[in-house]
Amino acid sequence: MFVLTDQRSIADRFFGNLRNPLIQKNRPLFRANLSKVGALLAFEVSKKLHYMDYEIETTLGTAKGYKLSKPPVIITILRAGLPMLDGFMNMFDDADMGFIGEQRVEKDSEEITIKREYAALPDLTNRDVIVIDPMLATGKSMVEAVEHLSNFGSWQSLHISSVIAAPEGVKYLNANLPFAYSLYLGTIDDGLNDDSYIVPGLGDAGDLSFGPKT
Ligand SMILES: O=P(O)(O)OC[C@H]1O[C@H](OP(=O)(O)OP(=O)(O)O)[C@H](O)[C@@H]1O
Ligand SMILES: O=c1cc[nH]c(=O)[nH]1
Repeated sequence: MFVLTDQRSIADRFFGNLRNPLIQKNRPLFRANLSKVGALLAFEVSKKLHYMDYEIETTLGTAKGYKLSKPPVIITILRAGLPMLDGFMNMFDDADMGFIGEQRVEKDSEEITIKREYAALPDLTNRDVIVIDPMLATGKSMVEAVEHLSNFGSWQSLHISSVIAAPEGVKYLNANLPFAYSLYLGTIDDGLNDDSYIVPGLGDAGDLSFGPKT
């Protein structure tokens, strides 16, 4: 498991901005910070993909270059995944994309359940698949999404990335995903509150990015 904030870096500034309720009021800035952390996580995922070498003829000679053997497929969990996708797309600019809408159904004093509302997915056979969602809280949205993806072909490798994770979510993936995967997290917080929100977290990433929904 890779955790971006295990090492001090400029990423800490983006987390400070993401969590600050005053800065959160600036919606474009909130989305921009999710995008920046997304780009840094994409860079980490890129280190685990396969590359082939090739020759580049410069005006002065021949340089050895490396390129991805094949572009990955990025699957975004809607809706909060979209600003994070912006950062991933900036890095993997020739990736194929898939989208899956997972809605947490939050009822008082009941466990969270997940309702899938939308999916537009490519064939995943032999592909390097990266699933992104900024918040890994209970982990149920991610597990539901990956289970659905498994109907779309046998992938070559599976990478899961979130900006903020709860330890409960990480454990839930471990216990419930019957596939090999690697995990790339921005940071791991203390845990979940009674409403299954990440603490200290940042609040509702979807609402902060796009406004409240009914
Ligand atoms: O790990 P979990 O407990 O499943 O929670 C994480 C999910 O919650 C949020 O989505 P939400 O259902 O609020 O929808 P939204 O993105 O449309 O706001 C977030 O974007 C994740 O998809
Ligand atoms: O803390 C949380 C949990 C789920 N979804 C969010 O946006 N935030």
